[in-house]
Amino acid sequence: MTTPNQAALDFLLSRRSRPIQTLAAPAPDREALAPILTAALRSPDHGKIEPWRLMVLQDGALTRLSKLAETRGKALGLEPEKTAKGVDMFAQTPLCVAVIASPEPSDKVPEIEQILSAGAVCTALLNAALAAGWGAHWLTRWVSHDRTFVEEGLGLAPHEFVAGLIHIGTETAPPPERPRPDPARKVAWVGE
Ligand SMILES: Cc1cc2nc3c(=O)[nH]c(=O)nc-3n(C[C@H](O)[C@H](O)[C@H](O)COP(=O)(O)O)c2cc1C
Repeated sequence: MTTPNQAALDFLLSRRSRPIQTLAAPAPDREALAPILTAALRSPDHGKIEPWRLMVLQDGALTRLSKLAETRGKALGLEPEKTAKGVDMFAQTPLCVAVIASPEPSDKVPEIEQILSAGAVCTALLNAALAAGWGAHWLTRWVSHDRTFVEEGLGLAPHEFVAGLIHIGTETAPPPERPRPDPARKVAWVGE
């Protein structure tokens, strides 16, 4: 056994997201974000395909995307409250990192495994941001599933999709604890 990293384990046992409504400026700058992004890219990836990419959305890009969400919400005939959810996630975030799943044809690695790897990147990005002392929240909302929005707004290719929009900023209020799964209910110990 290698030397235990108790601090890392304690972090994982207590980690929790910070809702986007509680995030404010400042967001991490390039220097502060660099190790967080590097940690995210150090995620399990069968076959070293790297079937994902990241886009750091800030400033004018966030304004542009909030306007596009407004236009798309109206064009789709969404309820105003639902449209606002799409608008606000860009208008009211300090910074957002889009994790784009970009699976490639492979004889060796099934597409589902490449998609799971993109999810692992989202989790690692979220946890790295939290570990660095930032507030962070993984959202998708309807914008992530609207092809027009992701292709026009984020430039996604037809085979790509948004795995997560990870919002990162400064925490303004601690979130309430969320009920967590009981391991006794979710874990089966199989001896034979
Ligand atoms: C793929 C994915 C998409 C999610 N999208 C949303 C979303 O659009 N809106 C939302 O309220 N929570 C969403 N969540 C849930 C939150 O990110 C998160 O699970 C919840 O706030 C608790 O997080 P924590 O366990 O880090 O505290 C999503 C989670 C995942 C895994």
